[in-house]
Amino acid sequence: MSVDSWVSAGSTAVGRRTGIAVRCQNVVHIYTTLAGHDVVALRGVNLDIAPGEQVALLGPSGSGKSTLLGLFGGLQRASAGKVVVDGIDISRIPESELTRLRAGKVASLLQGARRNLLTYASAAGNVEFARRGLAPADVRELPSPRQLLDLLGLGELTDKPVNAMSGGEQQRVALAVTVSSGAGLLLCDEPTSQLGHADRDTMVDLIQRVNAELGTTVVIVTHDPDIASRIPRRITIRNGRIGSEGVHGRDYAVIDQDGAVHLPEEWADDYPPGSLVEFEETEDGFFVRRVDVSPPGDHGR
Ligand SMILES: Nc1ncnc2c1ncn2[C@@H]1O[C@H](COP(=O)(O)OP(=O)(O)OP(=O)(O)O)[C@@H](O)[C@H]1O
Repeated sequence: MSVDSWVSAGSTAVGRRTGIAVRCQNVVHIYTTLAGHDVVALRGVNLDIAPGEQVALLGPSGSGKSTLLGLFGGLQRASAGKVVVDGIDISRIPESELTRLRAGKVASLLQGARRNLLTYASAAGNVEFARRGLAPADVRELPSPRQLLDLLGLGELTDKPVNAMSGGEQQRVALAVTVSSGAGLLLCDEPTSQLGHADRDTMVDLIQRVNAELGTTVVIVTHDPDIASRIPRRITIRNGRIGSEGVHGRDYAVIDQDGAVHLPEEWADDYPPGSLVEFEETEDGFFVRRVDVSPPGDHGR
C-alpha cells in the first residue's frame, strides 16, 4: 500500500489518519506518599482538546503537568472526575483495555526516549521492532518503515545504525518509532530537554510534521518558552488547576468552578467553566470580557 493510499484510508484500529480527542471533566488526582500523606496534584481540571490539535502544557515545577500527561496516557488513573480519550472514559476501564489503549491509540515520548532504541539496528529496524506486537492485518494498514521515515523527513536515517547517529538524530528516530504504530494521540514530556539549540528546533519541526502528515493530536509538556511559542494552544497549569490559556498569541484567564478566576454567582450563565476572559481596568472600574475562540474541532486556534 502506498503512503497516499494509507493516508486516505481513514481511521482503522491502528492505521488512523486523524487524531483523537481528549476531554477532562473535573479531574482530581491525589498521590499517597510512602509516609501515608496525601498530595493533591490536580484539583478539578476541565479541558477539551480537539482531534488534531497541538497543545503545550506549561507551568511551574510541581504544578501537575506530568500528572495530567500521565492520566491522558493511561499510565495512572484519576482519583476523581473523567478523562475521556477517543470517547472512552479511561479512568473506568479495566486494566486490559488500558494496556490496549497504551499500545494502540496513545504514543508517549518520554524524556531520554532515545535510550530505548536498539543501538545496533537501523531506524527502519527499530520501527519494525516496535511493531512486532501488532496483528499482521494492522501492520498492513500502516506505511512501511521506509515510507514512514520518508513521510517524516527522516529518509536519510532509514538504514543508518542508531549507534552511528548523533543525539539529535536518535531523538528524532525515537519519535518516529513512538508514532509508528499509528497512534492518534502523541504525548511528549520535555521532548527537547537534553538537546542543543539546533536539534531542539528540528525536534519541534518533526513533532509538527507528525501532526500535519498523520493528523495526530499532540500534547507537549515543556518549560521552554521558545518551544511553547511554536505551539498554537498553550495551557498554563498552576497549583493543579488550569490558570490561563494562550490562544492566537494572547493570554487569557480561565473561569473554573473552583479554579483560577471566581466571578459573582449571578454571572455564571454568561461565563460557564472553561470560558476565557480578559480583564480591563478603566476609570470606572474593572470590566470582564469573554473571549470567543475557535469552536472545538477547529484546529487553527
Ligand atoms: N509519585 C508521586 N508521589 C507523591 N507525590 C507526587 C508523585 N508524583 C508527583 N507528585 C507530586 O504531585 C505534584 C504535581 O507533580 P507533577 O510532577 O505532575 O508536576 P509538574 O508540573 O510536572 O512538575 P515538573 O515541571 O517539575 O516536572 C507535585 O506536588 C509533586 O511533588
